[in-house]
Amino acid sequence: MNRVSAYIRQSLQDLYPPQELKSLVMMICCDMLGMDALDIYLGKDINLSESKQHELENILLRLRKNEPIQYIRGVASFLGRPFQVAPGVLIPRPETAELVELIISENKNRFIRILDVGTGSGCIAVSLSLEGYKDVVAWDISDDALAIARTNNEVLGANVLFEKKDVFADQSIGSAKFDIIVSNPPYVTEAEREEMELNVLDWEPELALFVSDNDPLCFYRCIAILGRELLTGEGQLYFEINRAYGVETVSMLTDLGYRNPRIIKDISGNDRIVTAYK
Ligand SMILES: C[S@@+](CC[C@H](N)C(=O)[O-])C[C@H]1O[C@@H](n2cnc3c(N)ncnc32)[C@H](O)[C@@H]1O
Repeated sequence: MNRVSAYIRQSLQDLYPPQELKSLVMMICCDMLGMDALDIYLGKDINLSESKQHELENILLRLRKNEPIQYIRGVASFLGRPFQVAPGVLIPRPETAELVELIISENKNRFIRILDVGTGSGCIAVSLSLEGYKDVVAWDISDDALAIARTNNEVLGANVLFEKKDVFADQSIGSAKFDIIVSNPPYVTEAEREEMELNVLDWEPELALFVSDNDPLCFYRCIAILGRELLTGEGQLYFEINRAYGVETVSMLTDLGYRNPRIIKDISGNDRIVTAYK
């Protein structure tokens, strides 16, 4: 076995399960230290320069403090594209990629207007813009998130208009109409806090994650009420949801007058997306 990869394994094996450890080793060696994947598979021995050794020690130290590898690298892959991330912005998740893929598969007309509420890194809005949707607007309350989303927009060559808005407070919503409103809002209840992994809890922004136990649907209800004003006649909502609240979300949308609500499961079989027509 290659000495560097063996050293990484040994340093982290008490903290990470074997499969995750395997991908961490490859990511650190190849993407971060610039080693050749084939050399590692072949067990070829490689001596790291002093500066690379220093870099490796720093990476291992941060991983041992549960910092997500995406923050250490500064990059997370989303639908095959590298999105910049940093503490202050949620790391895009595979479930959210499923939401974007659903929107693309169901909406062939690229001239529709789309609003992304709670854009975070911009992963949803930027991906849709890069898929050819001409008119994409994205809101977030967080300056940190908006700064990163704007950088991703520029670096990846997308064309999203970002606006700082608090979805609950901002009355200057304007008269713009949208054919789709998409949102992956905060949806983890305080009661679920205890079940969360430390690398999420200690590092990812609370503002992006949590919602009160008393009203776990507050973001969805607020966006759906706004949608009555902002959506065009046949406009559609696309929500990523907490898997525990599919039925409640559908019932709330029905009460607000939305038509044909659907719950769509994610790749793990959990209720994950709700969509409905105005
Ligand atoms: C779960 S994260 C989703 C980020 C990104 N869309 C994604 O899917 O990775 C929720 C986002 O909503 C934003 N947010 C929280 N409260 C908000 C509010 N009142 N108004 C607007 N955005 C808000 C957070 O800053 C965060 O970026």
